[in-house]
Amino acid sequence: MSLVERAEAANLAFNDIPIIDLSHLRDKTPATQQKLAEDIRNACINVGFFYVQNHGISEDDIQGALEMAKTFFSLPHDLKMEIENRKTPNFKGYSPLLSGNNNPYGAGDLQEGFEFGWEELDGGPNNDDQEKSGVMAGANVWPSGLIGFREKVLKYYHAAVNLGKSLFPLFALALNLPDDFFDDKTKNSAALMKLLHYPPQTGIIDDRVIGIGAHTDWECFTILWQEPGIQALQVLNNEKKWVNAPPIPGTLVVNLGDQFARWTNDIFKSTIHRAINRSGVRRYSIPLFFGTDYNVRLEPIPSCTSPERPLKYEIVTAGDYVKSRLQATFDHSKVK
Ligand SMILES: O=C(O)CCC(=O)C(=O)O
Ligand SMILES: [Fe+2]
Repeated sequence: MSLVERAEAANLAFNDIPIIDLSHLRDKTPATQQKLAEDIRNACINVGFFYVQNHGISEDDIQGALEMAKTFFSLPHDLKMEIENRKTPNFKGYSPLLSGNNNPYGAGDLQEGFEFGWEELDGGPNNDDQEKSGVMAGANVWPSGLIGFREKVLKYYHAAVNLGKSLFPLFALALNLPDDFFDDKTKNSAALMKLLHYPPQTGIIDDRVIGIGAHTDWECFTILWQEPGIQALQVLNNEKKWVNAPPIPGTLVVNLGDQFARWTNDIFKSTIHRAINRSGVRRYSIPLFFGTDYNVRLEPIPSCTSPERPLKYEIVTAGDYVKSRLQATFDHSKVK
């Protein structure tokens, strides 16, 4: 069956999010890779979200980053504001509560965040290619005086980036492409991580204020760690039903973003999701947004278009697309 036929036959009224076992991720036997690619293809065409288990990232690395996220967000407001993302040209740093608004009909996202991108662990600043590679490239900003913060956060970052890099060949196989299809498009791959803190929502609840308003992600895919034991993330199916995506111990969530929807002419789904923390306790999550290089044009793969399925999107570069979405979310036009 062709990709277009598979998309036409898709059942988008999902009620569950599939779990994919990555134990054999590094086993390059063609049959093993094809089986994994098939699982991923089904999840991408029908849901746009899946969990991965046995992903190989150590719990210590995750806990290290989580501990530092908790320490950072408990700093006094003024200290966090010293590295506010509006002060940097590339949106890195701290975003205070309600400063972002992912859903234009909402009144702000009830979350605070800390965003950073590629940086070697052992000291070197961002390399030149990264500097050139687009709106979100350029130096990270780090909070001063937080011992171990940069190291622990970057340790998890690099583990998650390695996982993300190993998924690109599977996405390519899932699209019936050679497994190295994305290699030359992800040389300075945009890989942005965000530590997120969602305070509990108490008092009178305004429905226009939730943790993060309904949105799609902008890059190719996101690898999301969410705090165990707290239900917050929800995914919208095509019957307009919000399906819970609860944290499942030992797993990470992978969801597709708009770049993959554009590459695939919507055959891979960039599914709308949101997070609401009405659990009564603080919630932390850590997404890593994984894109192609910013100069890459988001042109649909030929097998994803047909006379019955014409091109759905205007062709833009990955960088221009992400920049436009960032500006809409954080409204930097107002920033001097
Ligand atoms: O915190 C979550 O569970 C979701 C976060 C998210 O969707 C995002 O940052 O794009
Ligand atoms: Fe998201």
